[in-house]
Amino acid sequence: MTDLRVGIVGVGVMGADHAERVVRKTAGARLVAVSDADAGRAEALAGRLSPRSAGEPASTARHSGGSAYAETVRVVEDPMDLIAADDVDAVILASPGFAHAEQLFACLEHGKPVLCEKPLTMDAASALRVVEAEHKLGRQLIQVGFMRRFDPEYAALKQLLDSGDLGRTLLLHNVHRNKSAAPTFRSEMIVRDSMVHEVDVARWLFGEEITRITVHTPAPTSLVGDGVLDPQLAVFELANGAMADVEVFVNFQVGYEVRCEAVAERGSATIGLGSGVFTRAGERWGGTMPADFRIRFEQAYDIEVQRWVDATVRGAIDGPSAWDGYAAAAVCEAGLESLSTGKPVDVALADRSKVLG
Ligand SMILES: NC(=O)c1ccc[n+]([C@@H]2O[C@H](COP(=O)([O-])OP(=O)(O)OC[C@H]3O[C@@H](n4cnc5c(N)ncnc54)[C@H](O)[C@@H]3O)[C@@H](O)[C@H]2O)c1
Ligand SMILES: O[C@H]1[C@H](O)[C@@H](O)[C@H](O)[C@@H](O)[C@H]1O
Repeated sequence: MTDLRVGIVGVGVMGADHAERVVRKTAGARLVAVSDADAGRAEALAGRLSPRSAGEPASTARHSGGSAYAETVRVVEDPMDLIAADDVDAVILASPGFAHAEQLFACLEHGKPVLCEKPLTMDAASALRVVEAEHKLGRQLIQVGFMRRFDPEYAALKQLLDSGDLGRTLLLHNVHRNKSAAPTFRSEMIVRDSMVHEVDVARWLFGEEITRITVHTPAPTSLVGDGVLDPQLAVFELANGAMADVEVFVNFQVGYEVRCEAVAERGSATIGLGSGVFTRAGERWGGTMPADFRIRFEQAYDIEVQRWVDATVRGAIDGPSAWDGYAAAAVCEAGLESLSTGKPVDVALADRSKVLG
């Protein structure tokens, strides 16, 4: 069978990471093209991933996935041309969130399956338009990059909760800390770009929609300044009466830390307690912390992309759908209102059965 020919739009931190993944680790896929608003960045990555320009024989395979090492990776100046290109079967969108809507509509127009990094779009209205446009096509082309669903620890937690062994799940306590964020990462982005992961996790683990969100803003860290409200503490209320809380702190200074504790009727389960070897020595105990999401969630991204490739070849998706992206956008939109008022805000979600028939 021929490899799925993948093009990537946006090759900053996440796009470059996905590019390496497709080239080195993903079976049945080949990276054929990249595009970025910064053409130099795209050129540099394409050069690095095209073995001949790196002085390697084309036959050299350093990946564990199985497909051939990329022959050459083409740089396409305009992302719209990459999406339309005949030699691109499927697209990974890793451009910033503000660029997603236009690029998603182009993918739908050209019938291209797309793995779109979160957030789906910047607001609920545009996200709903994406869901409706995809629905009109009659097939699911969009998968959203909520990669935690593919993380083995989260997957094991989901399986445990679904088994019913602990009884009904009542509460989720989440912690989401980044070592640091750019000064341009404003308070709104903490909701839309970071908290959106817990929004998806809560919807997924409970299998219920979030109906109300309250975002509290404790006295901010003095290490950011300039009015950025970091950390934030949010409470989600779900349709079945369950609740989830999350602390999001994107300038934690220490390292990357993501934890989730589920409290059920007959027990609780926690994931994300430690990574690496836990040592006890010299009156100290502890382990290491990953510096960022690429390390903590490497396996999740690998599984996500491999399953997306396999499903795309079958003409399907295998993960969070456009609806999931829309539902998360609707919660974040209510979260942004709560961020500015400090009050609980009801989530305005379209009726799924009316939208999707
Ligand atoms: N799932 C995850 O854990 C995860 C982690 C990091 C980032 N992300 C998501 O990935 C996306 C990219 O984030 P990042 O951290 O890599 O950002 P980044 O700033 O490092 O990279 C974005 C890249 O897109 C380019 N770009 C800007 N506008 C563009 C446009 N209109 N078309 C094409 N390229 C454009 C920029 O030049 C840059 O190279 C965001 O949606 C972000 O939320 C997801
Ligand atoms: O875009 C990133 C990414 O989604 C990470 O997984 C999250 O931890 C960060 O807070 C966010 O900025």
